[in-house]
Amino acid sequence: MHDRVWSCIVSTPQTWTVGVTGATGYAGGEVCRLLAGHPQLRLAGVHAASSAGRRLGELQPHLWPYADLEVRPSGVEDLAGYDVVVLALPHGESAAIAAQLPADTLVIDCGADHRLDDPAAWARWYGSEHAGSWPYGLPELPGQREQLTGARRIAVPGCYPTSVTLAMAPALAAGLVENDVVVVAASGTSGAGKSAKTHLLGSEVMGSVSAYGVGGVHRHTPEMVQTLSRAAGAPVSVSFTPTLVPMSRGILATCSARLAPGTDAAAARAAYASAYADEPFVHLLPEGQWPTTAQVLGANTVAIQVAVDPDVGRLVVVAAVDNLTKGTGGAAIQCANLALGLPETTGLPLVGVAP
Ligand SMILES: NC(=O)C1=CN([C@@H]2O[C@H](COP(=O)(O)OP(=O)(O)OC[C@H]3O[C@@H](n4cnc5c(N)ncnc54)[C@H](OP(=O)(O)O)[C@@H]3O)[C@@H](O)[C@H]2O)C=CC1
Ligand SMILES: CC(=O)N[C@@H](CCC(=O)OP(=O)(O)O)C(=O)O
Repeated sequence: MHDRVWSCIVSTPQTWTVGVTGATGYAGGEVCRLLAGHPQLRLAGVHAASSAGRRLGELQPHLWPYADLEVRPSGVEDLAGYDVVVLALPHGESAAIAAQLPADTLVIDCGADHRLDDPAAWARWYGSEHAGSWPYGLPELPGQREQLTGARRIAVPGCYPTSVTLAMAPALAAGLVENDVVVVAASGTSGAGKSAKTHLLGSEVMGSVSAYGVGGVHRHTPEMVQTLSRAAGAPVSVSFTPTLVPMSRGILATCSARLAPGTDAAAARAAYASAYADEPFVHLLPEGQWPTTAQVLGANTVAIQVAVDPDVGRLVVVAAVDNLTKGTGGAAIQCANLALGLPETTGLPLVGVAP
């Protein structure tokens, strides 16, 4: 009998129940997709707002293992009882719900509500009262993994800030560039969410690339300023221009900054190789290869390449992420793994589906 009990204890890994609210949307749907392959996190309930009462299979047909789950409302009483709650809601909707969940529930917010440290920055960019900041869910930032281990509240980064921070943090931390970063990033349309928007109609998007949020007005700018200033240990300014491209998933961020005196290509490459040597989800590509969004599709990875342009004295870094995977849903699972003491890569795809 003792043997049987013991073998049960050693062979049955612990599991945690997860409730996902916003499961009918793109980010929440990606969390559910990844949970389907996770050995220790079990999707136990799905929640939303206007979709409540319907079956998940009607709204997210690709999530067939969960097709029969009924979508439930997102009140605090509906979300009680899970070990982990993932909030994948429009920004401004998470904070009130999160504030009422038990302190020992692991709450992971894919929205923006708890990302910014500075209440004034929040008020300026989001126009509402700051709900307070939570540990920022980008474990690859120096010192951040320790903050996430065992945490019970985690703010998942925005999709653009993930790509840009991972692209520029090593150069800024090593003092290879001046603290003034220029970014032009291309995003697929899923970054804008599932609800229909005029500028996302097929006829508007197909066969055309367009800029938007030009002139320092995109709300991801303060988030990039926060992460990159932290990496540099000094204020960093960011000029950010997002563009919309006719594809569903993916972000390709092209970032550049003026070289600090003495920085050459070898020093730049060495800094990135050293920064990411032990990072399972960051792939510094072999010299001569450039990131594509296809190679990270569906994977919780970022592909990075770095070059020095000696004629203009600038460092150029290109990074590709899948906005729904490493850009949100995968990052949410990566953070949950850390918070729960699981190996960080558990249940997460490391290989994309290119072409
Ligand atoms: N799309 C992306 O690439 C990324 C998204 N994020 C963040 O993830 C969050 C969700 O984005 P995304 O999935 O794109 O958006 P979607 O529009 O695709 O989905 C929104 C979801 O939230 C639900 N919802 C809306 N209002 C409420 C409410 N008041 N209470 C409960 N549920 C509500 C919707 O349910 P219903 O079906 O009932 O309307 C739907 O499930 C946002 O904060 C976004 O910023 C972060 C990084 C990347
Ligand atoms: C293409 C597109 O519209 N992208 C969105 C990205 C928003 C996002 O997903 O980020 P949050 O998590 O901060 O909402 C945008 O530019 O607003």
